[in-house]
Amino acid sequence: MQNGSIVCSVSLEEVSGTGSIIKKTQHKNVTLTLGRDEFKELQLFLDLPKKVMHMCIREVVVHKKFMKDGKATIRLPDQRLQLLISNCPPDKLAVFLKTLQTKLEVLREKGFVSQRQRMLSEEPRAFTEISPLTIKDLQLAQTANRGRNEANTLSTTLSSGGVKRKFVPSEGQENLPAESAANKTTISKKQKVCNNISPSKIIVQPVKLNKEQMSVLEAVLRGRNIFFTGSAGTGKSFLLKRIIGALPPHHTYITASTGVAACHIGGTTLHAFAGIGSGKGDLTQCVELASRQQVAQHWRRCHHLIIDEISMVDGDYFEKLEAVARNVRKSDQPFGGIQLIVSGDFLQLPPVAKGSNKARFCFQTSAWHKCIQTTLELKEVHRQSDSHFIKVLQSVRLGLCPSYVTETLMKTSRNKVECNGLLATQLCTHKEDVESINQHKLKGLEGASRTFAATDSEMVYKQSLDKLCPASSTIELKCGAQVLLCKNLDVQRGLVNGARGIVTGFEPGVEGLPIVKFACGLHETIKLARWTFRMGGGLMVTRKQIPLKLAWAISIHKSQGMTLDCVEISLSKVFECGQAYVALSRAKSLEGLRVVGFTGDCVRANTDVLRFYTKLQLIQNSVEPREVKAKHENTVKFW
Ligand SMILES: Nc1ncnc2c1ncn2[C@@H]1O[C@H](COP(=O)(O)OP(=O)(O)OP(=O)(O)O)[C@@H](O)[C@H]1O
Ligand SMILES: [Mg+2]
Repeated sequence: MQNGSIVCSVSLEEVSGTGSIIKKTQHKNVTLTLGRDEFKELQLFLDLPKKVMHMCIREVVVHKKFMKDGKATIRLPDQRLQLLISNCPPDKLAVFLKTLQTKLEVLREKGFVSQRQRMLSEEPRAFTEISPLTIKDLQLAQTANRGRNEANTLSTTLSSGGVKRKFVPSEGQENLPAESAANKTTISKKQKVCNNISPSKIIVQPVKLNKEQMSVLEAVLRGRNIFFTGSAGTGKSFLLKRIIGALPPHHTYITASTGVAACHIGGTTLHAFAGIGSGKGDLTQCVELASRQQVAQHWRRCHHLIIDEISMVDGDYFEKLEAVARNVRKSDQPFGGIQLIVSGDFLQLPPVAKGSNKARFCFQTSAWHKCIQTTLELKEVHRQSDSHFIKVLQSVRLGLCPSYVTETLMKTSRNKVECNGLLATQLCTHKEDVESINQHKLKGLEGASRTFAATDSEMVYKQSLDKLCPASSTIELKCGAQVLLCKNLDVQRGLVNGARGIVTGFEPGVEGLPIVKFACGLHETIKLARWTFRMGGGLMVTRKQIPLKLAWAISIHKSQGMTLDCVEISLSKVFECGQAYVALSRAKSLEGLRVVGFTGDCVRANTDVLRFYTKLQLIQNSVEPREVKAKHENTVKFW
């Protein structure tokens, strides 16, 4: 499938001159192709079961507010048609629409063939799929647009009929790969109408998957049930976001073991998706719960299930889910035929223990070995760039504490970690410590406080929202409070999830929104943000709240998955394998890290996990070429 084609659902609407809908037909799983006719003009080709439609494109209005959800509308006013696209992989949709808009802009600049020329032509009808978008196309569209703005200015003063511009193409014609067009370019929200496209506003972001990550993406697109692992900061969650963009939204469910981790990838918890409560009931009870109409509907619709931070998923629960999936979907295939895309690092935090019993890891279940066909490992660390620090972290991950690890980490206790006047975030092993540090620091500040209460769309889901949503139901703030942004507000400007700042004041008026000075230098009024979650029954539930959290301290469990600029860690009360590693690996650099209470005892790795990972390593060492069939027909691949 090229950049000029998408597979999606289309609702085709014929509209009257006044805009009302005359006829509407729905088509699932159809191919929409962008191409050129015999005159090199743009055509949309819709391959329907009973007929094929060719739509000439000269005028187009594109609505892409919900592109992230795989939805967009293409209006063809001159043909009184509109196509409501849904269930399209968001990245593919982005490339498709961008190609359409840019190619049309270029064509408009060259000029269309007249109706007379068309009628007199003896060319046979033709349709060829559009060539990929090139840098040259983007430049042409940019120049055309700039020229049009100039022409508009001229025509108002000189009343000239039209101004023809010359374009001098740059050297070479570089193809933009699908991936880059989809993910490297973002277009200003206001660019909805093709006529108004302004490529000068296109921001090129250098976010490219590396070779390891590409291999994972390819395996996913080949339909493999995959587990990909790798140490902290190797870009597992980053890659998941790209995988999500490449899969059809209707059939893809995004989950993680915890609410915070789920929020990083725009999903929900695995528990909320599964709808079987804690999963402690017997199989019959769990199947009954999952067979409730709305829950079962999701189980049946799910073709691809994404699970991040798998290390914290209880093995018994995973095994139960596998059986439930087969039952509800009435399929004997592993996990009822759902493609599993599982990510995480078992050397980070384990599942929460049940009383005195240690919980099993997922890989210790038969369901795991039945389902997972491919295991891949990401090795390149992106979060840290200092090779010595990376080496220290790798040792801690494996539960090793040679003298250079102790020396390096002990030395950080002398660091005065502060960024732009902000104190370091304190990572604590225990929730109670977090709460008491934050409240103590807040009380210590002078001046009146303001409390912001969340508005939940369904009050009965308050408890679930408290677990899922990074913003709490109430937050008390004061001038001088140290806070952390818990939502991406403007990635380009650095207002990202995890960005830290200090409250410097409140807007006047009833709402009294907080004003925050961020470590990156920005000074912003923080408006209410909205989070929407899909509950087990399929109900969409929303919380509106100020996207801030007190950030003098956070728990290590909540920090799993985060990247932090400056962090202070107290390791004297470590109680879990992987806990010290999770905490330490949040830091981007040794300079931004201060460790107190460090002893060799803090460094602990689970022996079962080590054995599991060692088995994979042994395979790596003994096998050439680098892909092998392992036990249970699983493919294990290393780089
Ligand atoms: N290919 C890449 N190029 C550049 N930066 C990348 C790439 N992949 C990931 N990153 C960056 O590396 C950082 C860590 O990525 P991410 O949080 O996805 O790691 P992770 O493996 O999920 O870590 P953890 O195990 O702690 O959850 C992020 O800032 C991310 O943007
Ligand atoms: Mg992650």
